[in-house]
Amino acid sequence: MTAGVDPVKLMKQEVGKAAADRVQSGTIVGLGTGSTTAYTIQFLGDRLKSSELKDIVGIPTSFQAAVLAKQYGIPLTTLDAVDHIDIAIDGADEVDPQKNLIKGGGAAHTREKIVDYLADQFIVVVDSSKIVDRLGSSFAVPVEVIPMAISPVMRAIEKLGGKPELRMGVKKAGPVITDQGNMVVDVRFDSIDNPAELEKTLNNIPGVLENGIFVGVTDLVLIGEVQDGKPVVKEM
Ligand SMILES: O=C[C@H](O)[C@H](O)[C@H](O)COP(=O)(O)O
Repeated sequence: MTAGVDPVKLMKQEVGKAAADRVQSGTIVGLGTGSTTAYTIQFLGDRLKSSELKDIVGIPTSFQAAVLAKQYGIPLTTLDAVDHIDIAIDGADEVDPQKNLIKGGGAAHTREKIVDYLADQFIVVVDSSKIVDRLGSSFAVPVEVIPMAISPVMRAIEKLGGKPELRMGVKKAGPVITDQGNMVVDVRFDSIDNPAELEKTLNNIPGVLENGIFVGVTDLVLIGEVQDGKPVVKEM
């Protein structure tokens, strides 16, 4: 491995590129959010620039994805203008053996869920640190909440046995505000035995817009690993 280069960065680059290489000309592509899909967007831009890839159009899952797509020359469209998405590529904060996910580390899970669920093929790109035996082992479940409902939603979550914490901004006083103008509550659970049920239960609390549990939607996970000092990509 190149001396001094962060191995996690190398894994993210490798897996981001592997996903970009799977995109075909003439397709509508869901563009995920986060540091791993940032590489996918960059490599898609490189492929367009070299004319190896033609006529793709992107649907961004966040303001960040839209900014990156513009920076790397990927034309964008909206869900009002298309009737399907061919492929979506997105990151994740945790992936379990059934390919269920926790997402929303970047507070983008609501738009991501809309786009990723609509795609004919949904590919998840992660480095190997994101693979867990059980969801919730290392990451709290992000829940997007309409601001006026923060207090009752946090009380309702406590009644479910969760430990909610309002996500605070970095380099910004006060809470994180999502692309929709809402807030995020990160919820720790001692154990998530049934992710599908928890996803529904959380979304049923009045004031909750969407939570970051994704169940039964992932087609393929590309995992970046370091082997013998070199980054490799495995499939799950
Ligand atoms: O809200 C953010 C998203 O769900 C990201 O896809 C997720 O947090 C993974 O991001 P990263 O690739 O930066 O670890």
